[in-house]
This record gives sequence, structure tokens and C-alpha cells, in this order.
Amino acid sequence: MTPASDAGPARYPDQDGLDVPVVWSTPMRTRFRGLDVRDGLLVRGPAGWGEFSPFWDYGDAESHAWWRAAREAAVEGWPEPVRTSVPVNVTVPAVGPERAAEIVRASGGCRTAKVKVAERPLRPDGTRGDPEPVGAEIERIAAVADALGPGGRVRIDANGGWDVDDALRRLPLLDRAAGGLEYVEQPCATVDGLAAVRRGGHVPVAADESIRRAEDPLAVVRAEAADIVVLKVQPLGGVRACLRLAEEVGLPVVVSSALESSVGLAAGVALAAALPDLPHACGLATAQLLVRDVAPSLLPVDGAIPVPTGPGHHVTPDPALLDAARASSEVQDAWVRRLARVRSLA
Ligand SMILES: O=C(O)CCC(=O)c1ccccc1C(=O)O
Ligand SMILES: [Mg+2]
Repeated sequence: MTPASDAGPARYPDQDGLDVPVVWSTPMRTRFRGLDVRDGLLVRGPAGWGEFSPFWDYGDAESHAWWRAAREAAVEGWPEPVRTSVPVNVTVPAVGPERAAEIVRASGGCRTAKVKVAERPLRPDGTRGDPEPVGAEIERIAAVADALGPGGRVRIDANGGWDVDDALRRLPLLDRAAGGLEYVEQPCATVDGLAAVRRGGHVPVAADESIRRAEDPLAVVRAEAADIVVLKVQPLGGVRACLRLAEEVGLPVVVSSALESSVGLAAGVALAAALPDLPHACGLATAQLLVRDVAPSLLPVDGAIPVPTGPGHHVTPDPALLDAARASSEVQDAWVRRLARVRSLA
């Protein structure tokens, strides 16, 4: 397959006006969401570069929204930003306290940290181990709060890993360790669980999976189950789809990444930059979790990611970096086949 970066005269030859795709792959600096490697596919169109990178545990039907986001980026482009930078949180995986503090200190000045909790280690046989003891979570959160210093904000993300009783038992302890939590993201898996934690937990609740993996994202609103919604551009089908959803939901929005390369992160930055109100830091500082990137990484400066100033506010791959991050031919083929399957869905 000819990579788009040296494709020569054959520009945008396919049915959507897109160039041949390029596939990237990189090790993760720290294991995250059970992942040691992250990979994805980039396409170039008349509006710029777009990214298609659904996690491998997403089926073809669920991945179609991710494709719509890539096509929007490459073919239509994004709405004009209303701000020039986006405040972001540093993302702290389920690591020990010393490593957690190090990650905060190396964050590029972030004043907000998001700490992963309720992590169940993935066993070699694919099953999940027991959740981390609360003591380990307290130590990690306290180390993060200490590294941020006065005025820092700490939020936590349980990825639906607790039941309501776990959440109500652990939250007061974690709230105290943080010196006051900004919010807890997806404490339980279900909308009813979120609503119960919101009523009983004394900590604001943010909905993530209950929005991006739900048949009906507005169920959270009807159940008064969240104070904040987390929106991710790829799983929700693009920047415009997210802007419409934000309007319907009517709650404060936190834009967060799906661990994209900086080409994909630019779509999240475009959404965060176009939202009329942005009262909380966004979860877009995840380029620092990747060993390699396809362009100079979109990283925070003084705690905020500057909106890219190039054409369409896109990030364009750097040929040398792209070359160093290029996936093996097996992985390239797997992505090209996957994209063909997903595009064939209505
Ligand atoms: O929000 C952040 O700080 C980073 C992004 C993040 O946590 C994430 C990244 C990939 C998949 C799921 C999640 C999540 O929010 O649960
Ligand atoms: Mg989350």
C-alpha cells in the first residue's frame, strides 16, 4: 500500500474524496485501559487529516460513529473555534504514588488531574482480577493532590467499576484524600447507579460510558443521573454531532480523548474550542501517554493546549515522525480491512 505522505499525484481518489490511508502504531508509556499498544488509521481529504481509531474491542457497527468523525475531519472540516486554547487535565493511570506524582510534575503545568480508580488488573487468561484496595487509591490520589499543590483540582474516573455500595463507601475516603474531589466520572456502569451515587455520594457525577456507549445518551438527563457529561468526538460521530448533543443535554461538557494520535486529538480540541461554554478542564492531554506520535504532539503549555493555528485548525502528520510510527504491514492490512467493513455499513 502506498502511504498518503508520499502518494504523489493520486490525490483523493476514493468515493468520499479521500486519499489512501496511513496506519500508525505506538507502545504506550504506561498501560492504560488494559492497552500496551495503541494504533489507528489516518485519512487525508480536501479539509485535512482525520483519524479512525476505534479500540479493537469495538465491533464494526459501533465503529461507524468513529468513521463519521474521521470523514468529517477529512472532508468537511470543523466549525470555527471561539477560544485559542483549551485547559486540560493530566491523566494519571492506575500507578503507584511516586509515579503518579512524577506524571503530574511532568504534565506541562496542568492544574487539574484525572486519576483512574476501580482498576481491575487484566489477567493473562483475559479475565479481570480483584479491584485495587481502597488504600492504594487513597495513596495515589493524595500523592496527586500534593504534587498539584494549593489550588489544584482532582477528579477521578472509575470506568463503571464500582457498584453503588462500593462507590458510597469509597467516595468519602477518596474525597478526603483529594482535599475535595471536583467530580467522579462513571462511578457505576448503569444510569440508575449513577443517579443513586449522585443522590447519596456528596460528590458531583460525570457520565462517560453512559453517554458514548448508550443507545440513548439522553437517558442520563431524564434520570438526573449526572452533573456533567464527558463527550468524545470519535465514539459520538464527530465534532458537529457532539455540539448538537451538548445542546440537547444542556449540562456542562468535558471533552475527552480516546487516546488518539495528535491528528485525532485535534478533533477533540476543535470541539472544546467551539463549545459556547467550557467551565471545566478537558481530558485531551493524552499524547503524553504515547511513546510515538505522528506529528509534534498536542501537549499542554501552562495547563492548556493551544488550538492549532494551521489550515482548518487541523494537525498535519510530519513525514519523518509518521514514518517512525508506521505500523507493520500486518497491522496496516488489518486496519484497511476493518475500515472497508465499517464503511460498507449504512
Ligand atoms: O479523560 C482523560 O483524561 C483521558 C481520556 C480517558 O480517560 C480515556 C481514554 C480512552 C478511553 C477511555 C477513557 C475514559 O475516560 O474512560
Ligand atoms: Mg471515562
